[in-house]
Amino acid sequence: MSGVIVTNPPKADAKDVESLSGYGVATVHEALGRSGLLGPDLRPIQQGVRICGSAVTVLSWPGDNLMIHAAVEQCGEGDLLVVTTTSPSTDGMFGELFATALQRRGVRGLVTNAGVRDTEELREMGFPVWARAVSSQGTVKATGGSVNVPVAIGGQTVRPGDVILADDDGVMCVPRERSARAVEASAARTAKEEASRAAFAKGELGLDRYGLRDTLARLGVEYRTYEEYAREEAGS
Ligand SMILES: O=C([O-])CC(=O)C(=O)O
Ligand SMILES: [Mg+2]
Repeated sequence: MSGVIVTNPPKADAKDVESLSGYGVATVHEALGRSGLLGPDLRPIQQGVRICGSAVTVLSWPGDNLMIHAAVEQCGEGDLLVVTTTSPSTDGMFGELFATALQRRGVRGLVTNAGVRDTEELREMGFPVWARAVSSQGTVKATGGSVNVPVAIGGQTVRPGDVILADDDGVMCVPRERSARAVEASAARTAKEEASRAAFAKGELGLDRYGLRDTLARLGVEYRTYEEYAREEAGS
């Protein structure tokens, strides 16, 4: 397989990336009309870590990490490596040695639909990883591929320079030209959720707050309110 390595692709505004790091994946995903999620299969190897960065993408041959070595050179401060393979593979193509080299360059983490290994060391060194598999299976460095081309991963297209946000709930991609919109919409959603949280803490029900009694009636769902039930029980 031949390939191409693209140097210094366009990126999202760095201020937007910093702002987005203040929001969770669920919030930004909802704020962008429930888009951008890389699905439930990419799991964090750690807990309680949220990262946000600019995608450097890698398209590798399965069982071959040559192009990850090539990608390290293209990575810099604030980047986040996104690795996929040309056909499905769970081989452990990434571990603590790659993480050491990437951490030295200011890279914030790795997202891959292939496999990783050395997970204890990765957690210890604080290099965050989201992967489809954990596997000790070793790989070779023998086949060409591409760096910084659009890749398909987790049902999404990720282009170099797009914003990747990852936390305990998963991974999402914000297209680089939508980063400002994502910040604005996430702030609005957070304010809305703060108001709902305060109302729920005081006992208001979602059924009333969101006007869902009308929805239940429209759907023909028969029910009694809790007050009706309590009155009937008291009367019986
Ligand atoms: O070297 C490899 O093939 C992957 C690995 O275990 C590491 O990066 O530490
Ligand atoms: Mg290793």
